[in-house]
Amino acid sequence: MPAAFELSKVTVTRPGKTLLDKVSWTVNEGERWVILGPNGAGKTTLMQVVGTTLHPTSGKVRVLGQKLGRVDVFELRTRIGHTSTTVADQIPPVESVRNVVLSAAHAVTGRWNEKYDEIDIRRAIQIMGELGISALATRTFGTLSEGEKKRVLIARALMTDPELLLLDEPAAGLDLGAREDLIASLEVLSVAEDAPVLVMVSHHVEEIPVGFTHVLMLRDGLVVAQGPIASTLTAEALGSTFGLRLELQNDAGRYTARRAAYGHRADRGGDTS
Ligand SMILES: Nc1ncnc2c1ncn2[C@@H]1O[C@H](COP(=O)(O)OP(=O)(O)OP(=O)(O)O)[C@@H](O)[C@H]1O
Repeated sequence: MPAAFELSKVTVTRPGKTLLDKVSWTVNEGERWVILGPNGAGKTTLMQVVGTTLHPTSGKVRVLGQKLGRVDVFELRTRIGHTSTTVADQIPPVESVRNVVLSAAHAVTGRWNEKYDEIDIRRAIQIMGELGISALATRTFGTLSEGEKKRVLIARALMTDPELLLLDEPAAGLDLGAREDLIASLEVLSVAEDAPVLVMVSHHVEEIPVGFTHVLMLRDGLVVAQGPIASTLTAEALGSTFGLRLELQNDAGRYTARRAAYGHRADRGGDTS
């Protein structure tokens, strides 16, 4: 089975700062990854490299079988769904939800004079139904709550039936109910027969949907640990990533973490009891 994407010693530098430091990472078909790390760790930068919107300073990148630097990235990007605050900021607030979703078919953020086929319109209606946002179709994007916006962005990212779906902090700013609804949607999506390869960025282990298979932990542009979630997501690795001693619990696939009590050993990661 070919890799969905492969990064080899990817480094991204800016004047006076290394954003990513020799990151090597392979994601295969059928995998669902969560990227964990503190503020400024380089998570969004990593998503931009995989999403082909940022070219690394050095290293090799191959996405969906195409080598970056030798391929028309605009065509490649139509095979990748990417949600982030940057994408949200590009959407005109006066655009209707229906058009925000539909316009992904032309890789534009607002509807202008593009012509849409019946199949595109049907697909937009179907995706809005799956994400539970059909009732919002005629509302303007700028009037939506944060939770509603996140769902619209995911619907938009799914519009082109991507092979790879990158979700950069999809649960940020959501209340408990909206977060749980979003996690439930991701759990359903992740087990669908034609599910794309999923990569989700988060600050919180509580946001990891059940069924996610792998984790990559990042700190200061360096990979702290990566691999299958059951063996890699330990209190020790998470503590090293966030710079504090942690206790980690796993209850039927949902994780919780908190600072370790004084004198408590922070070694209960992967505990499924
Ligand atoms: N053009 C730039 N020049 C200098 N530093 C930059 C530039 N772009 C990003 N950075 C820095 O690179 C680091 C990594 O940024 P990035 O947005 O990838 O982190 P992140 O892990 O997504 O953070 P957060 O969780 O806060 O969103 C941050 O310290 C950021 O300030």
